[in-house]
Amino acid sequence: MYQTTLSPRVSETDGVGHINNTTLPVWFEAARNPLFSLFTPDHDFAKWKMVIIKTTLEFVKQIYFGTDVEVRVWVKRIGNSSLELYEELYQNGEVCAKNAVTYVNYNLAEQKSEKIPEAIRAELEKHLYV
Ligand SMILES: CC(C)(COP(=O)(O)OP(=O)(O)OC[C@H]1O[C@@H](n2cnc3c(N)ncnc32)[C@H](O)[C@@H]1OP(=O)(O)O)[C@@H](O)C(=O)NCCC(=O)NCCSC(=O)c1cc(O)c2ccccc2c1O
Repeated sequence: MYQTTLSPRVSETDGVGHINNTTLPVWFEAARNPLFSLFTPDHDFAKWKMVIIKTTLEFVKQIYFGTDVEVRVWVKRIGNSSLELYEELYQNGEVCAKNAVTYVNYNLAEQKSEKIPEAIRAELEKHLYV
């Protein structure tokens, strides 16, 4: 499991007093930085590999400014070129959001999906959801 702690910003709070729904995809993406580094270690966008293809976000409880949140990311399934992640966001020890997301290992220069390399696959297997 990959784990990231984030501090909600005042500007992420909406007129109703809770963290706005549009913020959550950004927080979940931030928690995927170790995975982006795995696929593109030098962060060169010309060689970027991870392209998002599908996401399903569940809002379980409201989230508020003033208390850090923790995002946990597991690898749910490693396909040929695709990768499914399962993610949970916690505040005060309670799960507030769940997200499932699929990425494709995509060669943007050649515009084609590519098999996930064995070395990356081995690293991903250490973070499988059980
Ligand atoms: C990504 C696509 C090109 C895939 O097209 P296609 O389906 O034709 O490809 P394949 O047949 O080869 O399938 C590959 C792989 O994907 C699985 N798959 C296909 N469809 C789905 C689906 N609906 N749900 C789940 N999985 C699916 C399929 O089974 C194959 O899996 P295997 O494991 O069996 O190989 C095409 O779909 C496409 O172009 N989609 C649009 C993608 C897009 O525009 N995404 C949003 C923009 S990208 C983005 O937001 C982004 C994020 C970043 O973090 C960036 C960081 C840095 C730079 C850029 C970034 C960026 O642009």
